[in-house]
Amino acid sequence: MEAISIGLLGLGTVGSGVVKIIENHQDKLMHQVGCPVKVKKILVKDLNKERAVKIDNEKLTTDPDEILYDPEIDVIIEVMGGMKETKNYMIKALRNRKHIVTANKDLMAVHGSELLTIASENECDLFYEASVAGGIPILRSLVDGLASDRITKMMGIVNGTTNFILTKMSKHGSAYEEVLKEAQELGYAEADPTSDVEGLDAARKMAILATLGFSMKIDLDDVKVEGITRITEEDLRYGRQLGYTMKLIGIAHREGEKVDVSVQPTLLADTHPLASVQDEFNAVYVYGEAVGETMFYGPGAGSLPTATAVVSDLVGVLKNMRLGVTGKNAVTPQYKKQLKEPSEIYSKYFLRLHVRDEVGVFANITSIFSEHRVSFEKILQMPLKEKEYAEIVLVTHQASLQDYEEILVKLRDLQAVKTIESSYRVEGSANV
Ligand SMILES: NC(=O)C1=CN([C@@H]2O[C@H](COP(=O)(O)OP(=O)(O)OC[C@H]3O[C@@H](n4cnc5c(N)ncnc54)[C@H](OP(=O)(O)O)[C@@H]3O)[C@@H](O)[C@H]2O)C=CC1
Ligand SMILES: N[C@@H](CC=O)C(=O)O
Ligand code: NA
Repeated sequence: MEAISIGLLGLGTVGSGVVKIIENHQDKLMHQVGCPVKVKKILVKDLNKERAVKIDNEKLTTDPDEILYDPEIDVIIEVMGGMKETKNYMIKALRNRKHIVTANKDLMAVHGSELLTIASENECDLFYEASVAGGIPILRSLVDGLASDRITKMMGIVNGTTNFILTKMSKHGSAYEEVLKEAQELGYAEADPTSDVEGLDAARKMAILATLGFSMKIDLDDVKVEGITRITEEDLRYGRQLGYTMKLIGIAHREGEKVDVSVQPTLLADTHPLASVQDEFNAVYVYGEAVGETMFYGPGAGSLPTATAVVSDLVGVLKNMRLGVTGKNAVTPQYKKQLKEPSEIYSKYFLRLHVRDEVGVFANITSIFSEHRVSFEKILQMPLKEKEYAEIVLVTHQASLQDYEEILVKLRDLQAVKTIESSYRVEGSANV
């Protein structure tokens, strides 16, 4: 039986995992797709670089056209990352009737619908399971496993690097810079880790999840984003003291026809199942009207876990080729996008303030919250080293984003408030 030839764009962390899985699981692939699968050519930047996998040097090239225009190559695996140049390669490949498997969330979050349209016009498959939550088959679960349900909420830890950093900082008191370096060395971080730590990588994944889960085209700009760079040791300590764990959480919520999508550092009640997701692991909670609660857990980054999702997508393409149904799988969004107003988005909040330690200040602060009908779940007041100031830490009950933002403005205007040290979303109720 003739082998299927594939081309790879990229041979870094994920690409080398893909080569290893294709080589080591050849018998499984043969069994599933009925023929051998071979990697014919691989695009790299540097031909002389040492590789994490043994590879015949003749297979490497720096000329993309050797892959994009090779008539023997049926499927291209894009694991090089990047945007503009990569998008052009993908469009060329699709127009040359080559199916694509990609791990590139940057591209899929921004240009996914355009690329999927070009793919279906050319009767090609374009699969991207590895782009969200690495090795967890979450996209397939939303599109196939939960196809009959109406999804109302998705909540998850979808960035391995930041979860790794927050775990090490919270559990071992490690320094931020040191752990970020470790995450880079382990291959979890993006080429530019700013997108991990500033929450953009997670926002891209939430845009993809929301688009598929709600069948509504959610753009990256629709996702409210905040990263982990402003989290301090004090915040982690207070969080622990109050029974919470700090996580970078993505939430996509639908109420009626309206949705909101956000990625923010969040204090999760220690009892919440997502609070125990450690290191580079990811987890996504999916709530469906009929199914109820489901949770998907697994490695969100790293070479072999991510490559597993890529090669499983490859198997999907090869099965579709055999059945002659390529390019027929993509489902276009069913609903028109409707985003919630800030007055319709509700959460609990943690707030840490430095205030003048004077009679009446506490009452002034609480009255601002009362004006907006926001009450407190917890309040602590502690003396500070500077004797004339005190630290107030509070957790509110549910408040609308609009009320909370107006409260923050009023607090900033209050003379007795020296600084708003930090403010985080809170999920769940702590037992402490
Ligand atoms: N790492 C992870 O855990 C995960 C990564 N992803 C996504 O997978 C993709 C790849 O990530 P990863 O493997 O970590 O990245 P790496 O930086 O480890 O690898 C990138 C590879 O692409 C090659 N490359 C990059 N730019 C070019 C170019 N302009 N021309 C030719 N070759 C190029 C590099 O060549 P050379 O080796 O010669 O420098 C390298 O082999 C990204 O989109 C990433 O977001 C998705 C899920 C998890
Ligand atoms: N940098 C990403 C890699 C996987 O998508 C992460 O840390 O999750
Ligand atoms: Na996945």
